[in-house]
Amino acid sequence: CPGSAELRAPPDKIAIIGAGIGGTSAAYYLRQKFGKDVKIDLFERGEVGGRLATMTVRGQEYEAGGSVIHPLNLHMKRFVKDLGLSTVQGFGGLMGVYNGETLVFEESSWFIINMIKLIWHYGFQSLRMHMWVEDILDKFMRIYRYQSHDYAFSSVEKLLHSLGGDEFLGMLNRTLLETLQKAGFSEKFLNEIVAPVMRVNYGQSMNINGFVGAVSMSCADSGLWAVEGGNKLVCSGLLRASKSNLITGSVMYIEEKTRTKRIGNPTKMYEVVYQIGSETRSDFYDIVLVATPLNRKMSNITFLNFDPPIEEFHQYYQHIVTTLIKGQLNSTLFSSRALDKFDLSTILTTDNSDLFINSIGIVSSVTENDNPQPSTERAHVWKIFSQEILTKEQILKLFLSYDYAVKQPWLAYPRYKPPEKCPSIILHDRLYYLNGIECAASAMEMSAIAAHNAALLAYHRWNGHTDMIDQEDLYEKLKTEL
Ligand SMILES: Cc1cc2nc3c(=O)[nH]c(=O)nc-3n(C[C@H](O)[C@H](O)[C@H](O)COP(=O)(O)OP(=O)(O)OC[C@H]3O[C@@H](n4cnc5c(N)ncnc54)[C@H](O)[C@@H]3O)c2cc1C
Ligand SMILES: CC(C)=CCC/C(C)=C/CC/C(C)=C/CSC[C@H](N)C(=O)O
Repeated sequence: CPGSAELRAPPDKIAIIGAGIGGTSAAYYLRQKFGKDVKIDLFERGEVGGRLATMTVRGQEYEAGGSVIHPLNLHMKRFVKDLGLSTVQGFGGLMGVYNGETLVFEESSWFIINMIKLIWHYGFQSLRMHMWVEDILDKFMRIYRYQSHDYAFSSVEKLLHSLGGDEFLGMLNRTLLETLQKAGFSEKFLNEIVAPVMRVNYGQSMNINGFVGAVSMSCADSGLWAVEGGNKLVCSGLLRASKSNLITGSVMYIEEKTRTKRIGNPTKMYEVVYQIGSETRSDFYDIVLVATPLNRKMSNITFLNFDPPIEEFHQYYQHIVTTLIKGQLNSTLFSSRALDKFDLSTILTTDNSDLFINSIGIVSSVTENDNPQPSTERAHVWKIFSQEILTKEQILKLFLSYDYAVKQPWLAYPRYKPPEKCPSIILHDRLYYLNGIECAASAMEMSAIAAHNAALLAYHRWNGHTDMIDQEDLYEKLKTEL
Protein backbone atom coordinates (compact mmCIF):
# COMPACT_ATOMS: atom_id res chain seq x y z
CA CYS A 1 0.00 0.00 0.00
CA PRO A 2 1.84 3.16 -1.16
CA GLY A 3 2.58 5.86 1.38
CA SER A 4 1.64 3.75 4.41
CA ALA A 5 5.21 3.32 5.67
CA GLU A 6 5.99 4.20 9.29
CA LEU A 7 5.76 7.87 10.22
CA ARG A 8 8.50 9.93 11.77
CA ALA A 9 7.56 12.35 14.57
CA PRO A 10 6.05 15.45 12.94
CA PRO A 11 8.13 18.63 12.63
CA ASP A 12 7.90 21.15 15.49
CA LYS A 13 7.58 24.31 13.41
CA ILE A 14 6.76 25.23 9.83
CA ALA A 15 7.02 28.72 8.29
CA ILE A 16 5.00 29.89 5.28
CA ILE A 17 5.90 33.18 3.63
CA GLY A 18 2.95 34.96 2.04
CA ALA A 19 -0.72 34.86 3.06
CA GLY A 20 -2.30 34.96 -0.40
CA ILE A 21 -4.37 32.04 -1.64
CA GLY A 22 -1.16 29.99 -2.10
CA GLY A 23 0.17 30.48 1.44
CA THR A 24 -3.17 30.14 3.24
CA SER A 25 -4.18 27.00 1.34
CA ALA A 26 -0.71 25.55 2.06
CA ALA A 27 -1.36 26.17 5.78
CA TYR A 28 -4.69 24.37 5.45
CA TYR A 29 -3.21 21.30 3.72
CA LEU A 30 -0.12 21.17 5.96
CA ARG A 31 -2.38 21.10 9.00
CA GLN A 32 -4.37 18.23 7.44
CA LYS A 33 -1.21 16.21 6.78
CA PHE A 34 0.99 16.94 9.83
CA GLY A 35 -1.76 17.16 12.45
CA LYS A 36 -2.61 19.48 15.30
CA ASP A 37 0.71 19.61 17.17
CA VAL A 38 2.80 21.35 14.51
CA LYS A 39 3.21 25.10 14.99
CA ILE A 40 2.58 26.89 11.69
CA ASP A 41 3.69 30.53 11.36
CA LEU A 42 2.37 32.44 8.35
CA PHE A 43 4.33 35.61 7.47
CA GLU A 44 2.56 38.42 5.63
CA ARG A 45 3.94 41.89 5.06
CA GLY A 46 0.76 43.35 3.53
CA GLU A 47 -2.84 42.23 3.63
CA VAL A 48 -4.07 38.65 4.00
CA GLY A 49 -5.27 37.76 0.49
CA GLY A 50 -2.35 39.23 -1.48
CA ARG A 51 -3.51 39.50 -5.09
CA LEU A 52 -7.05 38.70 -3.91
CA ALA A 53 -8.05 42.14 -2.76
CA THR A 54 -10.97 44.50 -2.89
CA MET A 55 -11.16 48.26 -3.41
CA THR A 56 -13.67 50.10 -1.27
CA VAL A 57 -15.34 53.05 -2.95
CA ARG A 58 -18.17 55.01 -1.33
CA GLY A 59 -18.88 52.16 1.05
CA GLN A 60 -19.01 49.47 -1.66
CA GLU A 61 -16.32 46.84 -2.18
CA TYR A 62 -15.23 45.67 -5.64
CA GLU A 63 -12.75 42.97 -6.63
CA ALA A 64 -9.52 44.69 -7.71
CA GLY A 65 -7.34 41.62 -8.28
CA GLY A 66 -8.34 37.96 -8.80
CA SER A 67 -12.06 38.11 -9.45
CA VAL A 68 -13.55 35.17 -11.31
CA ILE A 69 -13.37 31.45 -10.56
CA HIS A 70 -14.05 28.68 -13.07
CA PRO A 71 -16.87 26.21 -12.21
CA LEU A 72 -14.36 23.33 -12.43
CA ASN A 73 -11.85 24.90 -10.01
CA LEU A 74 -12.46 22.20 -7.40
CA HIS A 75 -10.05 23.40 -4.68
CA MET A 76 -11.66 26.85 -4.60
CA LYS A 77 -15.09 25.23 -4.62
CA ARG A 78 -14.13 22.97 -1.72
CA PHE A 79 -12.69 25.85 0.35
CA VAL A 80 -15.88 27.86 -0.03
CA LYS A 81 -17.96 24.87 1.08
CA ASP A 82 -15.71 23.93 4.02
CA LEU A 83 -15.51 27.53 5.22
CA GLY A 84 -19.28 28.06 4.96
CA LEU A 85 -18.92 30.97 2.51
CA SER A 86 -21.48 31.93 -0.15
CA THR A 87 -20.96 32.51 -3.84
CA VAL A 88 -22.12 35.12 -6.33
CA GLN A 89 -22.66 34.48 -10.01
CA GLY A 90 -23.58 36.48 -13.03
CA PHE A 91 -20.58 37.71 -14.96
CA GLY A 92 -22.86 37.73 -17.96
CA GLY A 93 -23.94 40.76 -19.91
CA LEU A 94 -23.14 41.35 -23.53
CA MET A 95 -19.60 41.55 -24.83
CA GLY A 96 -18.19 43.44 -27.79
CA VAL A 97 -14.73 43.65 -29.35
CA TYR A 98 -13.29 47.05 -30.34
CA ASN A 99 -10.34 47.44 -32.72
CA GLY A 100 -9.67 51.13 -32.17
CA GLU A 101 -12.07 52.19 -34.92
CA THR A 102 -15.16 50.06 -34.67
CA LEU A 103 -16.77 47.08 -32.93
CA VAL A 104 -15.62 44.07 -34.93
CA PHE A 105 -17.88 41.71 -32.99
CA GLU A 106 -20.92 42.20 -30.75
CA GLU A 107 -22.83 39.58 -28.79
CA SER A 108 -26.57 39.40 -28.99
CA SER A 109 -28.88 38.64 -26.04
CA TRP A 110 -30.62 36.00 -28.16
CA PHE A 111 -28.75 32.70 -28.03
CA ILE A 112 -29.71 31.69 -31.54
CA ILE A 113 -28.79 35.07 -33.03
CA ASN A 114 -25.48 34.88 -31.24
CA MET A 115 -24.77 31.46 -32.76
CA ILE A 116 -25.68 32.71 -36.23
CA LYS A 117 -23.42 35.77 -35.75
CA LEU A 118 -20.49 33.63 -34.60
CA ILE A 119 -20.89 31.23 -37.53
CA TRP A 120 -21.32 34.14 -39.97
CA HIS A 121 -18.12 35.80 -38.77
CA TYR A 122 -15.92 32.82 -37.92
CA GLY A 123 -17.49 29.62 -39.27
CA PHE A 124 -17.29 26.85 -36.66
CA GLN A 125 -14.09 28.19 -35.08
CA SER A 126 -15.73 29.14 -31.80
CA LEU A 127 -17.19 25.64 -31.39
CA ARG A 128 -13.77 24.15 -32.19
CA MET A 129 -12.18 26.45 -29.63
CA HIS A 130 -14.69 25.29 -27.03
CA MET A 131 -13.76 21.67 -27.79
CA TRP A 132 -10.02 22.46 -27.67
CA VAL A 133 -10.37 24.02 -24.20
CA GLU A 134 -12.63 21.21 -22.99
CA ASP A 135 -10.09 18.58 -23.99
CA ILE A 136 -7.32 20.38 -22.07
CA LEU A 137 -9.57 20.92 -19.04
CA ASP A 138 -10.48 17.24 -19.07
CA LYS A 139 -6.83 16.27 -18.71
CA PHE A 140 -6.13 19.10 -16.25
CA MET A 141 -8.87 17.72 -13.95
CA ARG A 142 -6.77 14.58 -13.34
CA ILE A 143 -4.80 16.56 -10.75
CA TYR A 144 -7.73 16.33 -8.31
CA ARG A 145 -7.69 12.55 -8.45
CA TYR A 146 -3.93 12.39 -7.96
CA GLN A 147 -4.02 14.80 -5.04
CA SER A 148 -6.95 13.07 -3.38
CA HIS A 149 -4.79 9.91 -3.42
CA ASP A 150 -1.95 11.98 -1.86
CA TYR A 151 0.45 11.86 -4.82
CA ALA A 152 2.95 14.72 -5.16
CA PHE A 153 5.33 16.04 -7.83
CA SER A 154 8.80 17.50 -7.40
CA SER A 155 8.61 19.89 -10.37
CA VAL A 156 5.97 21.83 -12.29
CA GLU A 157 7.01 20.04 -15.47
CA LYS A 158 6.51 16.59 -13.88
CA LEU A 159 3.12 17.67 -12.56
CA LEU A 160 2.00 18.90 -15.98
CA HIS A 161 3.41 15.83 -17.71
CA SER A 162 1.40 13.56 -15.41
CA LEU A 163 -1.76 15.38 -16.53
CA GLY A 164 -1.31 15.86 -20.24
CA GLY A 165 1.94 14.14 -21.20
CA ASP A 166 4.16 15.66 -23.89
CA GLU A 167 1.20 17.68 -25.23
CA PHE A 168 1.09 19.81 -22.03
CA LEU A 169 4.88 20.27 -21.98
CA GLY A 170 4.76 21.23 -25.65
CA MET A 171 2.18 23.90 -24.85
CA LEU A 172 4.60 25.45 -22.33
CA ASN A 173 7.27 25.68 -24.97
CA ARG A 174 5.24 27.19 -27.79
CA THR A 175 3.29 30.42 -28.09
CA LEU A 176 -0.48 30.28 -28.08
CA LEU A 177 -0.38 31.78 -31.55
CA GLU A 178 1.82 28.95 -32.87
CA THR A 179 -0.30 26.33 -31.11
CA LEU A 180 -3.59 27.63 -32.49
CA GLN A 181 -2.26 28.33 -35.99
CA LYS A 182 -1.01 24.75 -36.07
CA ALA A 183 -4.46 23.60 -34.96
CA GLY A 184 -5.92 25.44 -37.97
CA PHE A 185 -7.63 28.45 -36.38
CA SER A 186 -8.11 31.38 -38.74
CA GLU A 187 -6.26 34.70 -38.49
CA LYS A 188 -9.58 36.57 -38.16
CA PHE A 189 -10.78 34.43 -35.24
CA LEU A 190 -7.39 34.68 -33.51
CA ASN A 191 -7.19 38.47 -33.88
CA GLU A 192 -10.82 39.29 -33.10
CA ILE A 193 -11.64 36.77 -30.37
CA VAL A 194 -8.57 35.04 -28.92
CA ALA A 195 -6.22 38.06 -28.69
CA PRO A 196 -8.87 40.20 -26.89
CA VAL A 197 -9.43 37.42 -24.32
CA MET A 198 -5.66 37.28 -23.66
CA ARG A 199 -5.58 41.06 -23.24
CA VAL A 200 -8.41 41.18 -20.69
CA ASN A 201 -7.11 38.22 -18.68
CA TYR A 202 -3.32 38.46 -18.84
CA GLY A 203 -2.69 41.89 -20.37
CA GLN A 204 -0.52 40.22 -23.01
CA SER A 205 -0.62 39.12 -26.63
CA MET A 206 -1.01 35.66 -28.18
CA ASN A 207 2.76 35.23 -27.67
CA ILE A 208 2.08 33.86 -24.19
CA ASN A 209 2.51 30.10 -23.77
CA GLY A 210 -0.21 27.78 -25.05
CA PHE A 211 -1.07 26.41 -21.60
CA VAL A 212 -1.86 29.77 -20.02
CA GLY A 213 -3.67 30.59 -23.25
CA ALA A 214 -5.98 27.62 -22.73
CA VAL A 215 -6.56 28.58 -19.07
CA SER A 216 -7.41 32.08 -20.24
CA MET A 217 -9.80 30.81 -22.94
CA SER A 218 -11.60 28.73 -20.28
CA CYS A 219 -12.86 32.05 -18.87
CA ALA A 220 -15.22 32.14 -21.85
CA ASP A 221 -17.12 29.18 -20.30
CA SER A 222 -20.40 29.83 -18.55
CA GLY A 223 -20.81 29.51 -14.79
CA LEU A 224 -17.92 31.69 -13.60
CA TRP A 225 -18.38 32.61 -9.96
CA ALA A 226 -16.89 34.58 -7.07
CA VAL A 227 -17.10 34.61 -3.28
CA GLU A 228 -19.76 36.78 -1.74
CA GLY A 229 -18.05 39.48 0.29
CA GLY A 230 -14.81 39.12 -1.68
CA ASN A 231 -12.55 36.26 -2.79
CA LYS A 232 -10.03 37.24 -0.13
CA LEU A 233 -12.44 35.81 2.49
CA VAL A 234 -11.20 32.37 1.42
CA CYS A 235 -7.69 33.35 2.56
CA SER A 236 -8.75 34.66 5.97
CA GLY A 237 -11.01 31.61 6.37
CA LEU A 238 -8.21 29.16 5.56
CA LEU A 239 -5.88 30.98 7.93
CA ARG A 240 -8.41 30.56 10.75
CA ALA A 241 -9.29 26.96 9.87
CA SER A 242 -5.63 25.95 9.76
CA LYS A 243 -5.05 27.39 13.23
CA SER A 244 -1.89 29.06 11.99
CA ASN A 245 -0.21 31.98 13.66
CA LEU A 246 -0.18 35.14 11.49
CA ILE A 247 3.00 37.22 11.81
CA THR A 248 2.55 40.62 10.23
CA GLY A 249 6.11 41.20 9.12
CA SER A 250 8.37 41.22 6.09
CA VAL A 251 10.75 38.29 5.65
CA MET A 252 14.23 39.46 4.65
CA TYR A 253 16.54 36.41 4.89
CA ILE A 254 16.40 32.66 5.15
CA GLU A 255 19.54 30.85 6.29
CA GLU A 256 20.28 27.22 7.04
CA LYS A 257 21.84 26.72 10.49
CA THR A 258 22.60 23.83 12.80
CA ARG A 259 20.62 23.92 16.04
CA THR A 260 20.45 21.69 19.09
CA LYS A 261 16.85 21.27 20.19
CA ARG A 262 15.94 20.57 23.83
CA ILE A 263 16.21 16.85 23.18
CA GLY A 264 18.14 15.02 20.52
CA ASN A 265 21.16 15.63 18.31
CA PRO A 266 22.06 18.86 16.52
CA THR A 267 19.75 19.29 13.52
CA LYS A 268 19.71 21.48 10.45
CA MET A 269 17.02 24.15 10.63
CA TYR A 270 16.08 27.28 8.71
CA GLU A 271 16.41 30.65 10.38
CA VAL A 272 13.81 33.10 9.06
CA VAL A 273 14.79 36.72 9.68
CA TYR A 274 11.97 39.24 9.43
CA GLN A 275 11.15 42.83 10.12
CA ILE A 276 8.18 44.19 12.04
CA GLY A 277 8.26 47.96 11.77
CA SER A 278 11.86 48.91 12.51
CA GLU A 279 12.48 45.83 14.65
CA THR A 280 14.33 42.79 13.26
CA ARG A 281 13.44 39.38 14.67
CA SER A 282 14.18 35.78 13.79
CA ASP A 283 12.94 32.27 14.44
CA PHE A 284 13.93 28.69 13.52
CA TYR A 285 11.87 26.25 11.47
CA ASP A 286 12.09 22.61 10.37
CA ILE A 287 10.28 23.29 7.07
CA VAL A 288 9.78 26.54 5.11
CA LEU A 289 7.34 27.17 2.23
CA VAL A 290 7.76 30.29 0.11
CA ALA A 291 4.32 31.32 -1.24
CA THR A 292 5.14 34.56 -3.03
CA PRO A 293 6.82 35.23 -6.37
CA LEU A 294 10.57 35.28 -5.75
CA ASN A 295 11.99 38.34 -7.39
CA ARG A 296 13.45 41.52 -6.05
CA LYS A 297 10.46 43.73 -6.88
CA MET A 298 7.83 41.45 -5.35
CA SER A 299 9.28 39.81 -2.24
CA ASN A 300 12.99 40.61 -1.93
CA ILE A 301 13.94 37.52 0.09
CA THR A 302 17.64 36.62 0.27
CA PHE A 303 18.86 33.05 0.78
CA LEU A 304 22.02 33.18 2.84
CA ASN A 305 24.85 30.66 3.04
CA PHE A 306 23.18 27.79 1.19
CA ASP A 307 25.50 25.21 -0.25
CA PRO A 308 24.96 24.82 -3.15
CA PRO A 309 23.58 28.37 -3.46
CA ILE A 310 19.90 28.83 -4.28
CA GLU A 311 19.32 30.00 -7.83
CA GLU A 312 18.41 33.63 -8.50
CA PHE A 313 14.89 34.24 -9.78
CA HIS A 314 14.35 36.84 -12.47
CA GLN A 315 10.78 36.29 -13.67
CA TYR A 316 9.33 39.60 -14.84
CA TYR A 317 5.77 40.31 -13.79
CA GLN A 318 3.36 42.19 -16.03
CA HIS A 319 2.41 45.67 -14.85
CA ILE A 320 -1.38 46.10 -14.97
CA VAL A 321 -3.61 48.85 -13.61
CA THR A 322 -7.16 48.22 -12.43
CA THR A 323 -9.23 51.44 -12.49
CA LEU A 324 -12.78 51.72 -11.18
CA ILE A 325 -14.78 54.56 -12.63
CA LYS A 326 -18.35 55.44 -11.84
CA GLY A 327 -19.70 57.36 -14.77
CA GLN A 328 -21.61 57.57 -18.03
CA LEU A 329 -19.75 55.77 -20.78
CA ASN A 330 -19.02 57.66 -23.96
CA SER A 331 -20.58 54.93 -26.08
CA THR A 332 -19.95 56.89 -29.29
CA LEU A 333 -16.24 56.19 -28.89
CA PHE A 334 -16.99 52.54 -29.65
CA SER A 335 -20.00 52.70 -31.96
CA SER A 336 -22.34 55.18 -33.58
CA ARG A 337 -25.04 54.37 -31.01
CA ALA A 338 -25.87 56.71 -28.16
CA LEU A 339 -25.86 55.33 -24.61
CA ASP A 340 -29.60 54.57 -24.52
CA LYS A 341 -29.15 52.18 -27.47
CA PHE A 342 -25.84 50.75 -26.28
CA ASP A 343 -26.33 47.42 -24.53
CA LEU A 344 -22.78 46.10 -24.11
CA SER A 345 -21.48 45.63 -20.58
CA THR A 346 -17.98 44.44 -21.50
CA ILE A 347 -15.75 45.75 -24.27
CA LEU A 348 -12.60 43.83 -25.09
CA THR A 349 -9.93 45.21 -27.42
CA THR A 350 -7.81 43.78 -30.20
CA ASP A 351 -4.01 43.92 -30.13
CA ASN A 352 -3.61 47.49 -31.33
CA SER A 353 -0.77 49.58 -29.94
CA ASP A 354 -2.84 52.78 -30.26
CA LEU A 355 -5.35 51.56 -27.69
CA PHE A 356 -4.77 52.76 -24.15
CA ILE A 357 -7.08 50.20 -22.48
CA ASN A 358 -7.09 46.39 -22.50
CA SER A 359 -10.75 46.12 -21.55
CA ILE A 360 -13.63 47.90 -19.88
CA GLY A 361 -16.61 46.28 -18.21
CA ILE A 362 -19.42 46.99 -15.77
CA VAL A 363 -18.78 45.49 -12.32
CA SER A 364 -20.99 44.71 -9.40
CA SER A 365 -19.94 45.08 -5.79
CA VAL A 366 -18.84 41.87 -4.03
CA THR A 367 -22.24 41.62 -2.36
CA GLU A 368 -24.41 42.12 -5.46
CA ASN A 369 -25.69 38.93 -7.00
CA ASP A 370 -26.92 40.30 -10.27
CA ASN A 371 -26.19 40.60 -13.94
CA PRO A 372 -25.05 44.13 -14.68
CA GLN A 373 -26.96 45.88 -17.44
CA PRO A 374 -26.17 49.33 -18.72
CA SER A 375 -28.88 51.92 -18.23
CA THR A 376 -29.18 55.59 -18.95
CA GLU A 377 -30.73 56.54 -15.61
CA ARG A 378 -27.78 55.79 -13.40
CA ALA A 379 -24.10 55.71 -14.04
CA HIS A 380 -22.46 52.30 -13.62
CA VAL A 381 -19.22 51.33 -12.02
CA TRP A 382 -16.81 50.27 -14.78
CA LYS A 383 -13.61 48.29 -14.29
CA ILE A 384 -10.84 49.11 -16.73
CA PHE A 385 -7.63 47.15 -17.22
CA SER A 386 -4.76 49.11 -18.77
CA GLN A 387 -0.99 48.82 -19.09
CA GLU A 388 -0.44 52.30 -17.66
CA ILE A 389 -2.23 54.60 -15.22
CA LEU A 390 -4.99 56.39 -17.16
CA THR A 391 -4.59 60.12 -17.63
CA LYS A 392 -7.48 62.54 -17.05
CA GLU A 393 -7.68 63.12 -20.84
CA GLN A 394 -8.00 59.40 -21.45
CA ILE A 395 -10.74 59.07 -18.81
CA LEU A 396 -12.59 61.99 -20.41
CA LYS A 397 -12.41 60.25 -23.77
CA LEU A 398 -14.03 57.15 -22.27
CA PHE A 399 -16.69 58.89 -20.16
CA LEU A 400 -19.18 61.70 -20.80
CA SER A 401 -19.07 62.42 -17.09
CA TYR A 402 -17.84 60.60 -14.01
CA ASP A 403 -18.17 60.70 -10.23
CA TYR A 404 -14.89 59.09 -9.27
CA ALA A 405 -11.91 57.18 -10.62
CA VAL A 406 -9.78 55.03 -8.31
CA LYS A 407 -6.82 52.95 -9.36
CA GLN A 408 -4.84 49.95 -8.17
CA PRO A 409 -1.59 49.09 -9.94
CA TRP A 410 -0.35 45.49 -9.84
CA LEU A 411 2.62 43.40 -10.74
CA ALA A 412 -0.06 40.98 -11.77
CA TYR A 413 1.18 37.76 -13.38
CA PRO A 414 4.33 36.55 -15.14
CA ARG A 415 5.26 38.09 -18.46
CA TYR A 416 4.97 34.90 -20.47
CA LYS A 417 7.70 34.17 -22.98
CA PRO A 418 7.82 30.55 -24.15
CA PRO A 419 9.73 28.29 -23.98
CA GLU A 420 9.08 28.50 -20.22
CA LYS A 421 11.56 27.03 -17.78
CA CYS A 422 9.66 26.72 -14.52
CA PRO A 423 11.51 27.42 -11.26
CA SER A 424 12.17 24.46 -8.91
CA ILE A 425 9.63 23.51 -6.26
CA ILE A 426 12.34 22.03 -4.00
CA LEU A 427 14.77 24.87 -3.36
CA HIS A 428 16.67 22.98 -0.66
CA ASP A 429 16.21 19.91 1.55
CA ARG A 430 13.07 21.18 3.37
CA LEU A 431 12.59 24.51 1.63
CA TYR A 432 9.79 24.66 -0.96
CA TYR A 433 8.63 27.23 -3.52
CA LEU A 434 5.01 27.40 -4.65
CA ASN A 435 4.83 30.25 -7.16
CA GLY A 436 6.92 28.55 -9.84
CA ILE A 437 3.57 27.15 -11.02
CA GLU A 438 2.67 30.64 -12.29
CA CYS A 439 5.11 30.09 -15.17
CA ALA A 440 2.53 27.62 -16.53
CA ALA A 441 -0.50 29.80 -15.67
CA SER A 442 -1.34 32.26 -12.92
CA ALA A 443 -4.79 31.81 -11.38
CA MET A 444 -6.18 31.28 -7.88
CA GLU A 445 -6.75 27.59 -8.53
CA MET A 446 -3.18 27.14 -9.80
CA SER A 447 -1.85 28.54 -6.50
CA ALA A 448 -4.16 26.20 -4.56
CA ILE A 449 -2.96 23.22 -6.60
CA ALA A 450 0.68 24.23 -6.00
CA ALA A 451 -0.08 24.57 -2.27
CA HIS A 452 -1.65 21.13 -2.01
CA ASN A 453 1.25 19.65 -3.96
CA ALA A 454 3.88 21.36 -1.77
CA ALA A 455 2.15 20.22 1.43
CA LEU A 456 2.06 16.61 0.17
CA LEU A 457 5.65 16.82 -1.05
CA ALA A 458 6.88 18.23 2.28
CA TYR A 459 4.99 15.50 4.15
CA HIS A 460 6.24 12.60 2.02
CA ARG A 461 9.84 13.85 2.01
CA TRP A 462 9.71 14.32 5.80
CA ASN A 463 8.54 10.73 6.19
CA GLY A 464 10.69 9.24 3.44
CA HIS A 465 7.69 8.15 1.35
CA THR A 466 9.48 8.32 -1.99
CA ASP A 467 6.86 6.08 -3.59
CA MET A 468 4.33 8.93 -3.35
CA ILE A 469 6.46 11.35 -5.37
CA ASP A 470 6.78 11.61 -9.18
CA GLN A 471 4.95 8.36 -9.89
CA GLU A 472 4.63 7.78 -13.59
CA ASP A 473 1.50 6.53 -15.37
CA LEU A 474 -0.69 7.59 -12.44
CA TYR A 475 -3.70 7.98 -14.71
CA GLU A 476 -3.49 4.31 -15.71
CA LYS A 477 -2.68 3.19 -12.14
CA LEU A 478 -5.64 5.01 -10.60
CA LYS A 479 -8.08 4.13 -13.38
CA THR A 480 -8.79 0.78 -11.77
CA GLU A 481 -9.20 2.20 -8.23
CA LEU A 482 -12.74 2.83 -7.05
C1 LIG B 1 -5.63 42.26 -11.63
C2 LIG B 1 -5.61 40.78 -11.46
C3 LIG B 1 -6.70 40.03 -11.90
C4 LIG B 1 -6.70 38.65 -11.74
N1 LIG B 1 -7.83 37.95 -12.06
C5 LIG B 1 -7.91 36.64 -11.76
C6 LIG B 1 -9.13 35.97 -11.90
O1 LIG B 1 -10.13 36.55 -12.29
N2 LIG B 1 -9.17 34.64 -11.59
C7 LIG B 1 -8.07 33.97 -11.12
O2 LIG B 1 -8.17 32.77 -10.84
N3 LIG B 1 -6.90 34.61 -10.95
C8 LIG B 1 -6.79 35.92 -11.23
N4 LIG B 1 -5.63 36.60 -11.03
C9 LIG B 1 -4.45 35.84 -10.58
C10 LIG B 1 -4.54 35.51 -9.08
O3 LIG B 1 -4.97 36.63 -8.37
C11 LIG B 1 -3.17 35.06 -8.58
O4 LIG B 1 -2.71 34.00 -9.40
C12 LIG B 1 -3.24 34.53 -7.16
O5 LIG B 1 -4.00 35.39 -6.34
C13 LIG B 1 -1.83 34.40 -6.62
O6 LIG B 1 -1.89 34.03 -5.26
P1 LIG B 1 -0.57 33.72 -4.43
O7 LIG B 1 -0.99 33.43 -3.05
O8 LIG B 1 0.20 32.68 -5.13
O9 LIG B 1 0.30 35.05 -4.50
P2 LIG B 1 -0.02 36.46 -3.83
O10 LIG B 1 -1.48 36.68 -3.77
O11 LIG B 1 0.81 37.45 -4.54
O12 LIG B 1 0.48 36.28 -2.32
C14 LIG B 1 1.81 36.49 -1.91
C15 LIG B 1 1.79 37.22 -0.58
O13 LIG B 1 3.11 37.25 -0.07
C16 LIG B 1 3.32 38.49 0.57
N5 LIG B 1 4.77 38.74 0.62
C17 LIG B 1 5.60 38.99 -0.43
N6 LIG B 1 6.86 39.11 0.00
C18 LIG B 1 6.84 38.94 1.34
C19 LIG B 1 7.86 38.97 2.34
N7 LIG B 1 9.14 39.20 2.05
N8 LIG B 1 7.49 38.76 3.64
C20 LIG B 1 6.18 38.53 3.95
N9 LIG B 1 5.20 38.50 3.03
C21 LIG B 1 5.52 38.69 1.74
C22 LIG B 1 2.58 39.48 -0.31
O14 LIG B 1 2.28 40.66 0.41
C23 LIG B 1 1.35 38.68 -0.70
O15 LIG B 1 0.27 38.91 0.17
C24 LIG B 1 -5.58 37.98 -11.16
C25 LIG B 1 -4.49 38.73 -10.72
C26 LIG B 1 -4.51 40.11 -10.86
C27 LIG B 1 -3.34 40.90 -10.31
C1 LIG C 1 -6.96 26.93 -13.70
C2 LIG C 1 -8.13 26.78 -14.56
C3 LIG C 1 -8.37 25.48 -15.20
C4 LIG C 1 -9.02 27.75 -14.80
C5 LIG C 1 -8.94 29.11 -14.25
C6 LIG C 1 -9.58 30.05 -15.22
C7 LIG C 1 -9.48 31.45 -14.70
C8 LIG C 1 -10.57 31.92 -13.85
C9 LIG C 1 -8.40 32.18 -15.03
C10 LIG C 1 -8.20 33.57 -14.57
C11 LIG C 1 -7.50 34.34 -15.60
C12 LIG C 1 -7.23 35.74 -15.14
C13 LIG C 1 -5.87 36.07 -14.63
C14 LIG C 1 -8.17 36.67 -15.31
C15 LIG C 1 -7.94 38.10 -15.01
S1 LIG C 1 -9.22 39.21 -15.46
C16 LIG C 1 -10.66 38.46 -14.86
C17 LIG C 1 -11.91 39.18 -15.16
N1 LIG C 1 -12.16 39.24 -16.55
C18 LIG C 1 -12.01 40.53 -14.55
O1 LIG C 1 -12.66 41.35 -15.18
O2 LIG C 1 -11.51 40.80 -13.47
